[in-house]
Amino acid sequence: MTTIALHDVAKRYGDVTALAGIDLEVESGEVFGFLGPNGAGKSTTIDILLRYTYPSSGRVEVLGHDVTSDPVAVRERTGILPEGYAPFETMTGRQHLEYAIAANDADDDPDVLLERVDVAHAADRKAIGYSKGMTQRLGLAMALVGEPELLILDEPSTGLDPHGVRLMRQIVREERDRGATVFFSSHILEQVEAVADRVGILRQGSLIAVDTIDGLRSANEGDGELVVELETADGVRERVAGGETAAGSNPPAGAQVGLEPVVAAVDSLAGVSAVRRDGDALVVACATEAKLDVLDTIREQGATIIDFSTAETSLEELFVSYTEGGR
Ligand SMILES: Nc1ncnc2c1ncn2[C@@H]1O[C@H](COP(=O)(O)OP(=O)(O)OP(=O)(O)O)[C@@H](O)[C@H]1O
Repeated sequence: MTTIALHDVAKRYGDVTALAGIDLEVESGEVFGFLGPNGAGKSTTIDILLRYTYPSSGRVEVLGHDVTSDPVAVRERTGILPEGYAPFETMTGRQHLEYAIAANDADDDPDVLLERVDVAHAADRKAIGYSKGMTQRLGLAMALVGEPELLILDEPSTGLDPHGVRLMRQIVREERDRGATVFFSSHILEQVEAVADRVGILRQGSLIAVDTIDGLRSANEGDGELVVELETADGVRERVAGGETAAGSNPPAGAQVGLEPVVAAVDSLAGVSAVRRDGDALVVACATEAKLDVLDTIREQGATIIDFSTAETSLEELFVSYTEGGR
């Protein structure tokens, strides 16, 4: 059964296209990680799923309801941890849960929920005085009230310490095990990998990949990381300015050429998906068969290679390779 279905959903704010028309289906009982860099459109999508905002075009169904015409039916069955959850000024942690339990007509025990997110020790304190991580835990407890069929968590790990991050993951798994669907956004692939059955990667308002993490990795198969340590950029500049470049182009003496031409030349090679500078090293994401070409090109550009090493694509690199060059 499908819990979330987006059909060609677009959202524009004036000149800004926050979502460019996305299609997505999330199945019941799935943990779905929604990934993307800052400004990619994650919160906008979540706001549309809950009809906090209208899509400019497209159709959105959640738990079998058309969100535009029937938002209340969706919200009643959905636990929500909004981005930047903020508690009420006057209420204690326990009172927040009592309020949410009454509003949802649920029969949860507030103390059990506070215990579950490890904030029971502060149950009688005003929640406005909670730390960032405690507030986030309280927000999660509020989302869990009434055993919702769907949990929508916007950047749930924000402000959490490593124990909190682990607890969040554990709770997501427990919720999935009792049959809930979990849809959560993040820009940290490592956090998503540990719990998500599938991930969707959003970039500049477009969904550019939907797959398991293993699937994403094999789609990038062959792409590893080549780290090439070079003599300093100044060293390159001096040699190139002195006409020692082996590239055949003879820049005039005194030309200010740094590593940029080297980066550009490597970036234009077949099999290279990304190049970035890390101090005086170039970090090149490329297919195995392109590695020799990369080293040759760097030399041809007049740079001196001090050392190089290769590594498998890290999760961070995987994320960057999907999302580089834009929001
Ligand atoms: N109310 C608004 N008015 C104008 N532009 C908006 C509004 N809300 C979002 N946007 C724009 O839409 C784009 C997507 O924003 P959104 O908040 O959905 O990104 P995000 O992926 O959640 O980012 P982050 O990881 O930083 O939270 C951005 O360019 C943002 O500036």
